[in-house]
Amino acid sequence: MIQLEQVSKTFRGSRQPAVDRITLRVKQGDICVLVGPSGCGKTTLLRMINRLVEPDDGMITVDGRSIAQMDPPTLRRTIGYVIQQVGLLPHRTIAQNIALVPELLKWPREKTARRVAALLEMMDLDPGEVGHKYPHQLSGGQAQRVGVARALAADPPIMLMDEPFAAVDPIVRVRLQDQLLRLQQTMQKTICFVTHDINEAIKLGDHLVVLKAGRMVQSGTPLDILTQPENDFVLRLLGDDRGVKILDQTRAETLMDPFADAAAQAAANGHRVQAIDPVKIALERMMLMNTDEITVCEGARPVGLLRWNAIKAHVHRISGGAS
Ligand SMILES: Nc1ncnc2c1ncn2[C@@H]1O[C@H](COP(=O)(O)OP(=O)(O)OP(=O)(O)O)[C@@H](O)[C@H]1O
Repeated sequence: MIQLEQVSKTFRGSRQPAVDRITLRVKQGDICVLVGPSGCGKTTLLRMINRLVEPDDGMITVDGRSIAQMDPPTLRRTIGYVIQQVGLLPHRTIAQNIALVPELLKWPREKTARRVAALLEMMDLDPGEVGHKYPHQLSGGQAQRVGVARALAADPPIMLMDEPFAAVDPIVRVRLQDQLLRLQQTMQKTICFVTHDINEAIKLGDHLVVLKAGRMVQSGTPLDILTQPENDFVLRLLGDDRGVKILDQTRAETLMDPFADAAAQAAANGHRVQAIDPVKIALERMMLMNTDEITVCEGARPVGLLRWNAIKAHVHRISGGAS
């Protein structure tokens, strides 16, 4: 677990703190997204966790140990770091770039080669084809994947990701986000992810931290923040389609009427969604099928009925609660 306790930083020559008394816990295996407008202190906060920036005040601990007591290069070897500019070394091949930290750790050559190949495959890149290339020979999306592979090379428990997908086009960006979520299901890294894109934050985050001018404005799950925005600033950040985003974050099972008995279950209609599907998907399917109710299933087993009226009532409740 990463813990920040009343952490502050004011850069020399600046009157305003870049980060102002932030207290924050990032649970093991969670993706915590720092989100907010340009200049709100996201990058500074992130770079304090691997000691690229030193706080003026407060304390940061990793698994209960104060990082101020750790040797920065040793600390950084346990923390993967991915940035927007990727930062691959231009005169080294992709394989050599990914092997940087294993080489520093003096891994045997065979082990490093196996790890590099496994990482490239994990990132959907062909080791035989890409490993020998140089960074300028890759597309933006491929380079970003190599950046992620390099950060994962020594299997660090923590990953810091600073706008890692901001420089690629929207289609590639969605693919990279999906890939990260897929990988995270097995990797279970503790990830701090910086973005100014609220949609990316909601999609990736188990936990969001909304920042404004160095201060934490709100923190919570995407659904907490969507349904109970703290103030107008958060409400504006969430955008006009907040209702749609809520339906995208709400599982069908949470709004369904569970089947009371086997008879009701047997009479379930043919239009189906999975219990863990977002209500937004159920709604789209209902509109497509021109029906006002849809069966909710766990695998093949029908477990309840989701009604148009229940969705409408939910949206009404939420909009009534807004600002
Ligand atoms: N090395 C530095 N020296 C002086 N001021 C700095 C330095 N780094 C950042 N700042 C200032 O600290 C504030 C926070 O910057 P930071 O880069 O953390 O914000 P950010 O939210 O990551 O912004 P962006 O989304 O534009 O990257 C800004 O006002 C910035 O100008």
